Amino acid sequence: MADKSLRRPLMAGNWKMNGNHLEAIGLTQKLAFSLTEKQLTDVEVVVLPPFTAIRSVQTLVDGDKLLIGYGAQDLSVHPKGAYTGEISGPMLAKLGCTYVVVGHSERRQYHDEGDDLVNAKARAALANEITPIICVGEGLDIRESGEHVAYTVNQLDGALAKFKADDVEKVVIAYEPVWAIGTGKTATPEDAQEVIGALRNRLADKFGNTADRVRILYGGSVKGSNVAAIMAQPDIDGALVGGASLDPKDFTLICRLGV
Ligand SMILES: O=C(CO)COP(=O)(O)O
Repeated sequence: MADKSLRRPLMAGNWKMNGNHLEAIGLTQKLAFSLTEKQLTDVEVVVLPPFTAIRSVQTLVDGDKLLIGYGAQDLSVHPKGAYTGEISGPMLAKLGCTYVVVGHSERRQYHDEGDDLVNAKARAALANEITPIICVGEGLDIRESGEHVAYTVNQLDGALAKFKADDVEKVVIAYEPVWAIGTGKTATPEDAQEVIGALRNRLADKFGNTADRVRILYGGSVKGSNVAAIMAQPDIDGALVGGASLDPKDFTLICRLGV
């Protein structure tokens, strides 16, 4: 098994559709000022506000030289043009975004996004030097059928179709079992490790040693009270945090314990 120290832990707060731009400033400030420089060096901390708050977060982070990264929750596959309501990779890059979530289960579920589109979005992110956080994860029916490992590995294959090792090195994967999102039901650390270990093995089969450098996060009801046990697993490199990332106290704790 590869040395986990090859991978810097990443704690990413997916705010989903919460917070206006003023609230976003308050939340980012509280987070940044509750963590020491060392903590923010040991663990990479990233916030993912709604599109409407990114400019405000950028101004704050740049102005105060905060050691916090930020990004978006989705992007268009197109760089520009007549796509009403869409936001492009170049627009996000211009705002200094370094991360973008693609293939979140809420987009798969409510916007019918499939693996091909997720693949195209991940490519669009990379084309703009933005790191895609590619989400995979099974629903409850698949978990109960016992097919969860095969299902998520298949989603990973779809999301990374035609990728070369050079590109894979630049992505982050997030395993988020749908049944654990916003439900308070966390996968046990062993459940999360089972799938994340299988995802890393799949990366190793396809891309060799690159798999040792790809960060794979867990997401689904992560809190300050359960993050340490999750991070103790050999293949889990961080968390994609929803609800708890809106609580600066709890998210600070998550980031502190995220080593
Ligand atoms: O979907 C998630 C992060 O992307 C997880 O959400 P919760 O942490 O609220 O379960």
